[in-house]
Amino acid sequence: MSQTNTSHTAFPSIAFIGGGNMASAIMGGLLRQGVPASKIIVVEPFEGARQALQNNLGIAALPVASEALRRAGLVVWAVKPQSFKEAAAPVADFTREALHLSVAAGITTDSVAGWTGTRRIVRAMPNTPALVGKGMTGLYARPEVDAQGKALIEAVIASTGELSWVEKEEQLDAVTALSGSGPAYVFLFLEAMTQAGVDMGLSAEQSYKLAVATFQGGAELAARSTESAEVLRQRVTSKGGTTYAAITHMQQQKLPEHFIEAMRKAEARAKELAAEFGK
Ligand SMILES: NC(=O)C1=CN([C@@H]2O[C@H](COP(=O)(O)OP(=O)(O)OC[C@H]3O[C@@H](n4cnc5c(N)ncnc54)[C@H](O)[C@@H]3O)[C@@H](O)[C@H]2O)C=CC1
Ligand SMILES: O=C(O)[C@@H]1CCC=N1
Repeated sequence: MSQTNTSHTAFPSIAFIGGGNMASAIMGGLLRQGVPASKIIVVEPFEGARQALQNNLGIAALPVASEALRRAGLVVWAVKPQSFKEAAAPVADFTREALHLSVAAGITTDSVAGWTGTRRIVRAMPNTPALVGKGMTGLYARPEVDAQGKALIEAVIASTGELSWVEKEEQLDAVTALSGSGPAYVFLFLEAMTQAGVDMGLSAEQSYKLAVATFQGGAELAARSTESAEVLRQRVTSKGGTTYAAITHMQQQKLPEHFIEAMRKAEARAKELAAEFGK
């Protein structure tokens, strides 16, 4: 992964099309990095979302596309895959000279190129921990994006956490299934672990605290260790002990296999979204 040398003073104006969760996470990262709100333009048709942007980030969003978008050197597409084509129609004429960054799940850069009239496109798959600067974003750049363009994208995304480039665009569907949707898997496990703690006599509050700290600690240990996850797991699992009882049950129930199958469903859905909403 290359390091970026783009300081925030070198940032162009950045337009966000869609001002919901993911756009807010990226805007929050930019503001934390010292990018002035005056460099951020947002098109957001939903009044409630515009109010939230004003209240939470101090950013005044436009309800519809306007000439103001011509200022943008970078356009970030943060609308749902279902709304992308419709959102692009009124914006495209103002943004043909800009670099484009799409975070929409599934939607290919060929589709984005067709709707925006430019091929300078990077496609990204971020995740919601970006809200707290702990995001993980997979990125794919079309060949038309030069090194300077990639450095700018890295600087924007680095404000939300870590990033990793993929060589083939289709690999972003795997990134989507893994780290894009992944926080939801973590939260599902947190819910189940918390429920089990309550069933065994702990309070919901204490049980949740234990579960969250266990995820944080386990992830930090894995990140800092040179050992594989398998070895780290074996170190917790004394033969005939408590962990052994739990893990053996999970393996007998084919939990890992089911989990892998579930992630393949997410990957397949990313491809379906492209087919359904990319035309
Ligand atoms: N939430 C997540 O965990 C992740 C989401 N994504 C992708 O990010 C994109 C946005 O997702 P969220 O931020 O979660 O959704 P969201 O619903 O919070 O935000 C989308 C925003 O777009 C606005 N919008 C609708 N039509 C529009 C139009 N014609 N022009 C401009 N804005 C319009 C909506 O009012 C809404 O505020 C999606 O494509 C999703 O696939 C990617 C990675 C993770
Ligand atoms: O569920 C979704 O479609 C989006 C993409 C990854 C996370 N949320």
